[in-house]
Amino acid sequence: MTVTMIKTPQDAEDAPGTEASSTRPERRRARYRRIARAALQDERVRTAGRLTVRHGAYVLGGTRVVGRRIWDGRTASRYERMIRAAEAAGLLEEVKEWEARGQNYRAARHRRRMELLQFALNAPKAIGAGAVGGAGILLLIGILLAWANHDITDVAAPFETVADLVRWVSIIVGVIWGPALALAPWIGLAAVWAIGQHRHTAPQWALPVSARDLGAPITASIVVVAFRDLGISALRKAIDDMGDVGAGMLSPIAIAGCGVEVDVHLPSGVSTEEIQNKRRKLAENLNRHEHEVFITIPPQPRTVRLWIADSGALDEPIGASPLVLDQDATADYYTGSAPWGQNLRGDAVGVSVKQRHILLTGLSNQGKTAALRALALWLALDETVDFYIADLKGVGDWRGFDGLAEVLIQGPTDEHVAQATDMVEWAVDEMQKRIALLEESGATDGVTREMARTDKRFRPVVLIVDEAQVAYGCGAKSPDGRPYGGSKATSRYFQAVKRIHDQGRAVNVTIWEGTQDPTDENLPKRSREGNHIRGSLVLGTESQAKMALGEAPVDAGAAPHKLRRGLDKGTLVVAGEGIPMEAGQASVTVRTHFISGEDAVTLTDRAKARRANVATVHKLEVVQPVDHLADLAAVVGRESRVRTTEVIHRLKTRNHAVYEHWNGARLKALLAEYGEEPGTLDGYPVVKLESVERALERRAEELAEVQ
Ligand SMILES: Nc1ncnc2c1ncn2[C@@H]1O[C@H](COP(=O)(O)OP(=O)(O)OP(=O)(O)O)[C@@H](O)[C@H]1O
Repeated sequence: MTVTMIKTPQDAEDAPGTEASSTRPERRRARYRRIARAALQDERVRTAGRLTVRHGAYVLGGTRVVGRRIWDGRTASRYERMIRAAEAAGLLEEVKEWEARGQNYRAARHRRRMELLQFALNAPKAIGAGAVGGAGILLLIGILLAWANHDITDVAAPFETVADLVRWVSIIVGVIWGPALALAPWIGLAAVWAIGQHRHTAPQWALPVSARDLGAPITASIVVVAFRDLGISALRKAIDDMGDVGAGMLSPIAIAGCGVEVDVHLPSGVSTEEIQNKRRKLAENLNRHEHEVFITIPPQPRTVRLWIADSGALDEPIGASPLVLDQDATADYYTGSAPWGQNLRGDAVGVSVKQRHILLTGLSNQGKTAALRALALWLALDETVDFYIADLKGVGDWRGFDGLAEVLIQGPTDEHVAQATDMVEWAVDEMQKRIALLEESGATDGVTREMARTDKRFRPVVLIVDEAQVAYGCGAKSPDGRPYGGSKATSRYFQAVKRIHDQGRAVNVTIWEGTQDPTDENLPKRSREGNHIRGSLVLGTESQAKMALGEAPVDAGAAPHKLRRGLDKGTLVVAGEGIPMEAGQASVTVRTHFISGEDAVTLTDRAKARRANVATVHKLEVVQPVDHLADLAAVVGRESRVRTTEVIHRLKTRNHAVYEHWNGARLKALLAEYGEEPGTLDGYPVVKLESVERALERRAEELAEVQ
């Protein structure tokens, strides 16, 4: 099928302006943002930020602790909590004991409340009796004084003394009340701060290093004991039998980023798989959470490599993307690599996307679009690269590419899937043309950097389909009866992607797909495996991880299913080429820099300013599909054999625009789609009538299957 993209006048008008046309307030805002970002990279600013977070968290945490204490003191919630904990631990005796204590507490509280009620009822009488009694005593003292001093006025002396006392007390209270009232909130604040500080209620990364819970430092004996206590009897026995009590199993423990790394050579009878299956137990034996221990398989046989994070270190955010910080950042499709994030050791990770098909998967809302977009934002800085984007979610994540991408389709409907399919099929056609051109040119090293930069016909084409599961799962059919979605031989989207996977790389036509939740329906096996770089954010199960990354990396320790949903947003396990790995390493865990939507627009504006204006096409206009096979049948007619050169000549005469660049290889590729190939006659390649007839029959059968 031939698809022509027509830029409508509407599209041309829609092309957004460049940075040069942005208004003064916008430029000012952009300048402030740049200053803020630069400040964020400054260690002094970060320290100040940490201090602010730490002390704010102390106050909040302390308030929470005090509130909880008050709540616990006034309700039975403490007993309820203990009962639940004992129940969860299966300690029935303790459950009973806490129930009894709770019962006693409630009875005592009831008693106190009743007494208080009774007191309130009796209070007026008691106060009256107290006042009369007190006055009587004062009167008695006054009479005794008057009698002793023979002075009748002394009867009033005790009353005057009490009145003076009350006056003085009220004067003193009056003096200190104001300052005490002003100081009270500060004293309260200091008190809750002190409690928060004592309880270390700030996040680990904001605490002073001395107060961080780094877990016990990882020593050789801790690692050996952790392995010995894994519950693998062969391992325990082997360690017990070792003269050096297991230390010989370990490589030196090396500091690696915010953790340590150690290789453990397993004794005979213990497999690396057994250790991988016990990751949680191993982490707990090492006094870490499961997500803080990574197990990979290095090239050495029967060895596991552990990377053990400092406790809490993985929760500390990584810095902003160098792309955002460095306004002069450049990109080169051939020689550069996209600054994507950091590996677990804290080293910067760059990805070379040159002639690579990419697949990123992950559960919803975990950072898939952001990770895919981060690569495109870098590559957009190379003005020789053309983008063709279909965002099948269509909520504006790729809006910044309007005016930069040649095509930008945004939306989730069948209509959008049809458009995306047309876009990919257009790229298949473009790819075929390039293959023919390359063959004609006699090039010996494929499309070189020089050719890509100087010859427009070889500019890198990057197709991006975000939320590709929408296309694979689409049930709609195109006018010729073929489905857009699915994974059949007639499925248009799948077949087009497959052909680009097969042949696009060499002629600079690549496709990057982002999909949710890989299953066979969402992402056919053949489509998964056609990619050079496969990355996965958190996934639900190991089988999904295998679909996302392939069996081998998961068997070697890649574990996106062990990432924490919601907490490890933007963390990808990546397998394949284009990303630095040690020899034998099957995957790398990358914590990607997050580039927000707003920053993405700043970056695309920057890229647009470096390129010629592009009038992005939002809707492809499909020219009447060309049926290559029918045309072939027509030009062969009833002749049993026609020379290939003659067939091409006839095709060009029939439809010059479509067949202008066709050659023997292209004709061969058409026959191969239906399992046929050209024959030879007297040493010359020919197209046989029987081949054409068989191809027509096969296609009719396939179409009948999907009707
Ligand atoms: N590298 C990152 N670091 C921290 N947070 C991130 C990162 N990437 C994404 N997020 C957070 O995750 C949210 C979702 O990101 P994104 O839209 O890319 O997810 P998604 O997987 O494409 O979602 P969906 O599949 O539902 O479209 C972002 O709004 C952001 O808050």
